[in-house]
Amino acid sequence: MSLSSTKEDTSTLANQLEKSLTIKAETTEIESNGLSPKKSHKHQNYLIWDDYFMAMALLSAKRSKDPVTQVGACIVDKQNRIVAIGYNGFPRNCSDDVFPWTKNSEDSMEDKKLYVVHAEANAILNSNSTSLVGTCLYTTLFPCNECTKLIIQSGIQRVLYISDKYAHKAKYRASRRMLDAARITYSHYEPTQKEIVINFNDI
Ligand SMILES: O=c1ccn([C@H]2C[C@H](O)[C@@H](COP(=O)(O)O)O2)c(=O)[nH]1
Ligand SMILES: [Zn+2]
Repeated sequence: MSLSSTKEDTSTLANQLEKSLTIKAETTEIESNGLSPKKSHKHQNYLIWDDYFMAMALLSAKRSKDPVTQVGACIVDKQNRIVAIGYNGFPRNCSDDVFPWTKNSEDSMEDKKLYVVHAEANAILNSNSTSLVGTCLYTTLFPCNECTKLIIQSGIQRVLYISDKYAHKAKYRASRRMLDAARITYSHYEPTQKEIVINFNDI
């Protein structure tokens, strides 16, 4: 390089240097991961579909005001489109300040189970008449017998769940019995990562 090079020469040199650095960076990536340079540029820490949909169910559950069990459900079609989402809560216009979230109350009219709409039922109702035939349901809690009836009747084909804490109860055993008879597959979901942090400042 000559010290007396013109402005034009310098910019050409800078361009060449930049080009060679880019090539070097790409070569390093090829060597380290074996992918073609173009592919290697994608974000390495993205959510896989199943984690994404179950995370949506979990996020939806956070809307629930049930003090014992917050449940979320997310229904997804064959093209990986979310067609419905829901959580357990009271029906529209039945205020959380009026209706009880209590359980096993001495006053039988003050038990939440008389009033709460289950997450899966809410998701199915929220699907806005879209066909659910062949869809997959991601739910944070294994569905009860009443939700299972709706799942079967709406044509949902597959159920993935996280918790099965009530498996021993008759309602839930009835669910399995119906799901088996209707040949709807169900399995416990093991996420590929332990946690997903959502930071509202992360943009
Ligand atoms: O299929 C189901 C089963 C239950 N839920 C909801 C209903 C209640 O709000 C809670 C369960 O309360 P517990 O105090 O743990 O019995 O879960 C649902 O959304 N879907
Ligand atoms: Zn239910």
